[in-house]
Amino acid sequence: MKLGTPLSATALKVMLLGSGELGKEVVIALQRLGVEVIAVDRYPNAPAHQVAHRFHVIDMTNPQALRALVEAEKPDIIVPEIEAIATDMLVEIEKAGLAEVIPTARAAQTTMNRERIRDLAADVLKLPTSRYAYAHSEAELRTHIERIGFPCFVKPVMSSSGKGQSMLHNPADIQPAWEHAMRAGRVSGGTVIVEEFIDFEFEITLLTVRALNAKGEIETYFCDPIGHIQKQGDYVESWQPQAMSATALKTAQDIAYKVTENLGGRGIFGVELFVKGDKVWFSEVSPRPHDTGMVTMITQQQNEFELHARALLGLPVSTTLRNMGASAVIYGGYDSPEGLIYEGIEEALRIPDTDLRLFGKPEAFIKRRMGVALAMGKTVEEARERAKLAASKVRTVKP
Ligand SMILES: Nc1ncnc2c1ncn2[C@@H]1O[C@H](COP(=O)(O)OP(=O)(O)OP(=O)(O)O)[C@@H](O)[C@H]1O
Ligand SMILES: NCC(=O)N[C@@H]1O[C@H](COP(=O)([O-])[O-])[C@@H](O)[C@H]1O
Ligand SMILES: [Mg+2]
Repeated sequence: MKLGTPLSATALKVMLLGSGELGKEVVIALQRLGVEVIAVDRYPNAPAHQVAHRFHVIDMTNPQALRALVEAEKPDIIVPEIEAIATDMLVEIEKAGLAEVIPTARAAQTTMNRERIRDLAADVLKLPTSRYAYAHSEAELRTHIERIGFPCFVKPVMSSSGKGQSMLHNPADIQPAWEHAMRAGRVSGGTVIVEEFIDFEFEITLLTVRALNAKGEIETYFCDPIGHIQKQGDYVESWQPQAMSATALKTAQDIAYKVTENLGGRGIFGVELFVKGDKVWFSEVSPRPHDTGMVTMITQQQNEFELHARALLGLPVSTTLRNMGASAVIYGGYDSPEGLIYEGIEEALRIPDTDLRLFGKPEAFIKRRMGVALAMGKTVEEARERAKLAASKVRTVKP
């Protein structure tokens, strides 16, 4: 891939679809290599908008709006940053040769819908997963749960960051779970997945990179496993490396290899896995940087965003871990359409070997992720304590 000069006829142009905190770091990595970046989201002044060459605000789930923007901007490469995109149109765009989609349009299309990725993982690739079923009504959900049992999880087939997800303990939970899923489902559709509860010891994200090697062939590289804690389906803490048995690690890498190879293309993937002893279950995969992978901003020589940028440009990658580290999420704490003021930053950064990212989201919600604290440590435990302490020092204030 030829790199040129941004804002000139020789520019290599990348269009980011979704401009949150993850995209912001991808943009910074691409900017450093002199790539021209166009950031797109559904609202203005999104985090990645603030660091791109220019930005657009469109409804990315609207296929016509998406196509029109691609035809106007003529990017060489499209990088999906969220799931809620008109992915059928991405397939058309890729087929028409308008732009290359990272990692592939089919990967974006398959992973956007839990039904497609679960069928691929369990039925086609025969990977171990929780038992599951799809329901299109509350009555159907009830019938499936009789077989799957309690506890179980119900999730809209189109949702992320835990939105619309419930853990069910008894029959009285079914109706509220169905209603919660219907209210929060990202794109209307009315389908839920019910999953058996996996009583895992810990869960990991295995960042997996498909990038060109010295022979010009696609090779698969693995980062050290990232352990994390989720609350109500949303990540609150992550660390790297997560200790695990050699057998479990090998199984995890085999699973990640199979699913990413099937999805194809170049780029980073966040493969989510549940682990108990030597046993590993596939949960889901993001064909893009992963929120729990923000920890790599303080642990790896090349963080997950740099890895994505390099891989998509066809450049060499290294997944070397530099040191142990952890991340802890900073929530808005308030609903504030005017954004927030952040206090206590000095205190946070006085904690040894810590760093901070404030995403600059223009509007805050109580449970919106607004920043993340990062920390190194001699052990993972030390890093986790430091990251949590640093995050707790940051006080959000309504302007
Ligand atoms: N079958 C299950 N058994 C046990 N825990 C589960 C199961 N499904 C989900 N969870 C828990 O809920 C979390 C969120 O689930 P999942 O990853 O499917 O949701 P999501 O909305 O796609 O989240 P994100 O977009 O942040 O990855 C998991 O990381 C895990 O902690
Ligand atoms: N689990 C997926 C994930 O973390 N995605 C990240 O959150 C942003 C949306 O944030 P918002 O909901 O605050 O707008 C997305 O744009 C992406 O960066
Ligand atoms: Mg997940």
